[in-house]
Amino acid sequence: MRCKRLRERMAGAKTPSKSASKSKNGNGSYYEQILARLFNRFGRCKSHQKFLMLGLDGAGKTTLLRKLKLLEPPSQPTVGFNLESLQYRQHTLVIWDVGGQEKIRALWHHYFIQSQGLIFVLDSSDPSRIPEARKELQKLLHEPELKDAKLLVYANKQDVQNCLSVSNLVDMLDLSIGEDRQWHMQGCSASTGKGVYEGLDWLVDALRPC
Ligand SMILES: Nc1nc2c(ncn2[C@@H]2O[C@H](COP(=O)(O)OP(=O)(O)OP(=O)(O)O)[C@@H](O)[C@H]2O)c(=O)[nH]1
Ligand SMILES: [Mg+2]
Repeated sequence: MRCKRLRERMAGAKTPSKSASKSKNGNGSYYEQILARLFNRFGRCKSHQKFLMLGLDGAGKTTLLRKLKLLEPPSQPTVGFNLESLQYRQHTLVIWDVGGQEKIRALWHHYFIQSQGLIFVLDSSDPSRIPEARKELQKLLHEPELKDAKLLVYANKQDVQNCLSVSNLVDMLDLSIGEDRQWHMQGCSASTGKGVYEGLDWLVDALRPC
């Protein structure tokens, strides 16, 4: 199975070298070479659709991804990335979950290529970090490589009492991002699973038929 081969190749790429992780624009770093090879190979798999899952550290990205795969929540923050392939409504969704810690954000750009969708995860239970999340999201929306990517924002941790509502978050994020961009914000709880598939449904509906 293609994804199995992809996963086997990932094993060698999971830990970037120190020099690579410091280089924001490094040409031909070990890290970039491995990713470029994977993306090129992946690009030939027309039945697969690539989605990039980003967001601040602790937002719940990995918990959400693992929920979709019916796996236990993660035991630690992501250093590097996680890759999962998911069969959903006759689509094969390949989801890249990249760590959100500040140092790792400098590596996000390595993962932009050929992303049909950007899944941005917010922690709705922590109003103090919404301005930081908004800044990161706005930066992503100005990235040329992501200009055609559909945007799904998960307002995660809706199970937490007094969390921010979807309508509050839409206002706070100021999602005035160009009329061409298709976007949707979905309230969810990665812990309970509520809302998670509704978000995926929007994404799949927004995709061109493959
Ligand atoms: N109450 C609640 N807690 C959640 C939810 N989703 C995630 N968490 C918790 O939030 C913490 C961070 O979750 P992660 O999935 O590791 O967050 P992440 O976005 O992958 O973080 P990085 O890997 O550092 O980028 C964990 O303690 C999770 O149990 C949710 O929907 N509700
Ligand atoms: Mg994680």
